[in-house]
Amino acid sequence: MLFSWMKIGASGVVAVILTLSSDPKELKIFIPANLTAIALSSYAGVELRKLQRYYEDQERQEDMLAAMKDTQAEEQLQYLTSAAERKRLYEESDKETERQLKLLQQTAPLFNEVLAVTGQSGAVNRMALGMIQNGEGLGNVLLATSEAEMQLEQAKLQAQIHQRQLELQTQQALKDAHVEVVTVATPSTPVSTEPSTSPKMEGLRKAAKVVGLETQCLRVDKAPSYERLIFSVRTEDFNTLPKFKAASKLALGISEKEDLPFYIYAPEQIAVEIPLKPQDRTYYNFPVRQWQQGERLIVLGQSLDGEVVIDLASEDTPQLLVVGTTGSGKSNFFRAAAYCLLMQGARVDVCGGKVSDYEDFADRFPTITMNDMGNTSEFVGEYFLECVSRNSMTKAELAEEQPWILFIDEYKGTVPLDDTQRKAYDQQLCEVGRRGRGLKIHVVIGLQRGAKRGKEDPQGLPPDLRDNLPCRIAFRCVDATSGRMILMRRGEAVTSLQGRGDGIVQSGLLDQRFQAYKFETIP
Ligand SMILES: Nc1ncnc2c1ncn2[C@@H]1O[C@H](COP(=O)(O)OP(=O)(O)OP(=O)(O)O)[C@@H](O)[C@H]1O
Repeated sequence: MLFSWMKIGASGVVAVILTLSSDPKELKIFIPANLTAIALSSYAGVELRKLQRYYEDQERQEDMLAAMKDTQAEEQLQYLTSAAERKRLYEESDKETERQLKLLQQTAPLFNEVLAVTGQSGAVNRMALGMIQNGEGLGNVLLATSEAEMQLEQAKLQAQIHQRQLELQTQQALKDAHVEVVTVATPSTPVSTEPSTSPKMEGLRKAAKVVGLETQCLRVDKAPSYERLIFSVRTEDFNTLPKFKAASKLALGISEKEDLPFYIYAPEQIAVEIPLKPQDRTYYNFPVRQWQQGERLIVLGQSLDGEVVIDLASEDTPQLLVVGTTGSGKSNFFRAAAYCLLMQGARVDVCGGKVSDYEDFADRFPTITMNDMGNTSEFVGEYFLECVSRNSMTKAELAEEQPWILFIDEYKGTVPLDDTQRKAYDQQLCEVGRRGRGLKIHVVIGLQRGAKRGKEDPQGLPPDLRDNLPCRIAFRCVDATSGRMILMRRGEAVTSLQGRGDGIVQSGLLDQRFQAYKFETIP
């Protein structure tokens, strides 16, 4: 390369010297010196062009080499990456195998436990084994197996019930006479028994075991419409209690729509209320009793703690809100309550509901009025004015006044649809609820279901009015929403009530499930 540059340089220099040495006065091209200079510079130019090509080739070669290097490096990198990935996957699968082995070792004894709990059901065992081998968490395995087992049990139970129903139908067909289903008993103290083994208790024990709870049934209390089972429970994880409840519902065959009341009964003790079959329930006739004039007692019925009585004169229970679907025993309660208050000398005005329900009252009690739903606003107005009037009385004057009680059954139907009338109705009724308590003026409002006042339901119950009705009674409701709206605690329990007078009363500290007295003919 150096030789080429030297050749170009020498030819160039000689060409320049020859050009400079020419005589400016005699400028002729075709003299030997000029021709030589031109030839030399042409030669230098050709050589320069060659060199340029040479360098361009060199550059191209270098670029190609660099590109080749890059490609190779990329391929190498890819190879190395995939090798590393393969290694990682192998390591992970090794770890997974190791984990599975460890899990199997750890769960083998527990799987035995699952087998012991789930019994000899091949399908359930296979499911549990499959889940354990797939690395499913033990808690999930236990829950899934328990659910599967419960479903099997439930199916068996339903088959038994079906069988029994068929037997009963056959027996019934053989009988000519109509059999009265309701058993009416005289009030008695509820029975507490030592726990014996029953299918219910067995089911609950199994449910507790499945969710990993240590329990023991301490006592069974027999209430008129349900059995209350008291369990000792030792757990530090309170999340297991809802699981225990869900598993127990499955074990007892209680549907999703119905509640199974579970609540804390004492430290480390829970109570479960299991409904009795209709034929095992106890019903009570309304008792004959001595009444004191001037008192304002409503005798409700029997509970596990004895007779339940509401005193309208008490701070906690001056105004009542009652809810219950058809057949729950709400009308029976209204009749019984009217009777109690009339026997103590009160004035009772019945609005809404079935006026014919009180036909037998008219002859016996002069202080009762039975009114069409449409007249309710007039009575509300009259009660409101009476509140205004009694408000200015002295204590001594007030003591002389007769208690007034306004019954509004089927409240929704009594609310005016016209905006102005409804406003006045709401305001006055709310005031009667609020001020009446100290003035011997009371309201008892009945609803089929708890419906909140809103744009879409202008006849629903306004919150202000509800707040002024502090004593709540719930009979059976089909949806838990009604219960939550009416009761102050455990509202969903309304779906566990069995109808025909099975109710819950709440107010202040009072919270009792009771069986209402059956009120047929006036005693
Ligand atoms: N405390 C009770 N003890 C026994 N049976 C009862 C009791 N209360 C109600 N029943 C029975 O339950 C049925 C329904 O009662 P009731 O008419 O009071 O219910 P309701 O909720 O008002 O229903 P409806 O709105 O259809 O009148 C009746 O056959 C009644 O005899």
